[in-house]
Amino acid sequence: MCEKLISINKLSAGTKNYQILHNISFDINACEIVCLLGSSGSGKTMTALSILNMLPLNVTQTSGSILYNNKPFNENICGTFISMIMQAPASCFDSVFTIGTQFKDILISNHKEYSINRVYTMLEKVELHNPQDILNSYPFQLSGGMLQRVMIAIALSLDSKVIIADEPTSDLDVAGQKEIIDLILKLKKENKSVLMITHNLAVAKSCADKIAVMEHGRLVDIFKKDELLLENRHKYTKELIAANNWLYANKWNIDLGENYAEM
Ligand SMILES: Nc1ncnc2c1ncn2[C@@H]1O[C@H](COP(=O)(O)OP(=O)(O)OP(=O)(O)O)[C@@H](O)[C@H]1O
Repeated sequence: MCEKLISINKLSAGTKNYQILHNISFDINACEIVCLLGSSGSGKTMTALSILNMLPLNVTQTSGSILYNNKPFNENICGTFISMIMQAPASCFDSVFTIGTQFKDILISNHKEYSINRVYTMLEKVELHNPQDILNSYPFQLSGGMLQRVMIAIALSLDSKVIIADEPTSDLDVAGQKEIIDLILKLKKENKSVLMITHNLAVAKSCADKIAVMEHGRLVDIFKKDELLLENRHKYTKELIAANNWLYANKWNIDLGENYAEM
């Protein structure tokens, strides 16, 4: 039986006026890549922010629980147990400090050992083979893909067990997407678990062990990757599959609309 690192149980959250998340339950096990898949606004980021205990001020958890190694949240969870790779890494770095300064500050503020050799090793692990130049650069001097890799190197240096990656491929071209997917797979080999948020079924298919599908704030389907094409998939999952492969639109009788039919 796999070790449960994070267990989300009947989580609901919302503002004073409306509910955003409804009764979400799923687990993240050791050395597992879970992809949270769904369209824009379906609640993927809110789920991740709930796990990080970082919901916006106007949003609160209204019911349910989240356990980390069977324990409730405490102040040491973020950084040491979980770290996050953001969708737009440029906005996470301060443009007036070098990458090296910020890398060091993050390690020290999370009470992690800092040594330049270890930082070099982590940068090498994410295929940044000129670590000295990277550390001397300012964020605006690096591409989006390079900044994503620096964030992954920071997450590795923090030695967190779980890494949450919020759409890490969405701002990248196809080659950049593949590089980040390869790195996510490498994280699993380093005994990390990953919660990867994406709206891209192909990305989920290429790296997930388990896919959880969200629609309108609800988790409507959850399954192992090799169960993707089973007949008992939820209607919304089938629509996502059909939109990627019209053969399944025919098989499941899903109307993809006039524009798609013309292709
Ligand atoms: N600060 C906020 N206050 C109130 N509602 C919010 C807030 N932030 C997001 N929402 C709403 O919560 C819902 C879920 O948003 P969320 O960002 O989790 O979606 P998502 O699936 O991550 O979308 P995307 O793929 O576009 O990032 C949306 O309807 C959104 O409008």
